[in-house]
Amino acid sequence: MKIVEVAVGVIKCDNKIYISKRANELHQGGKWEFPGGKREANESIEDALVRELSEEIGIQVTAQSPFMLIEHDYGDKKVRLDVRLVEGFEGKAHHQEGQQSLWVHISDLNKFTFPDANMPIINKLVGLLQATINKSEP
Ligand SMILES: Nc1nc2c([nH]c(=O)n2[C@@H]2O[C@H](COP(=O)(O)OP(=O)(O)OP(=O)(O)O)[C@@H](O)[C@H]2O)c(=O)[nH]1
Ligand SMILES: [Mg+2]
Repeated sequence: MKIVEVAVGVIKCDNKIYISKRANELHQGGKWEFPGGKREANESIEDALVRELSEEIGIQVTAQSPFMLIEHDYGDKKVRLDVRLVEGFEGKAHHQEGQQSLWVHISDLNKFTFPDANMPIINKLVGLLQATINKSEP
């Protein structure tokens, strides 16, 4: 089975992350996701992320860095998520028509249902937040 390469953006502002709900008819529909999409031929993963976030939520990414690489087999589909941390962007993130989106504090991310492949992303974000809290405590 061909592996689908996906650019995924963890858009972070203070300790909040922007998430969107996938339309019901899509693969893994009805679950929450980090915005992003499939890399096109002849496109770098950075360019794919810039394009997807512009198309999907109307922001212009100005700062992105690698966060983690995840390979997951859903049985009906194999994906490679190239997850990138977005800490700089211009414009105001807005959802597409008919799609819900929101800024969620990292400590509340576990209240939402994400595709199975996303678990390591949530765990890493929660771990990083905990490490910052521990450092700031006397
Ligand atoms: N965008 C996104 N896709 C994810 C996440 N987690 C995850 O398993 N995926 C999977 O990655 C695959 C590609 O994502 P996508 O459907 O957003 O691709 P796309 O925007 O190019 O859409 P299209 O080609 O259907 O128009 C889907 O099979 C989806 O289930 C996530 O957090 N964000
Ligand atoms: Mg998409």
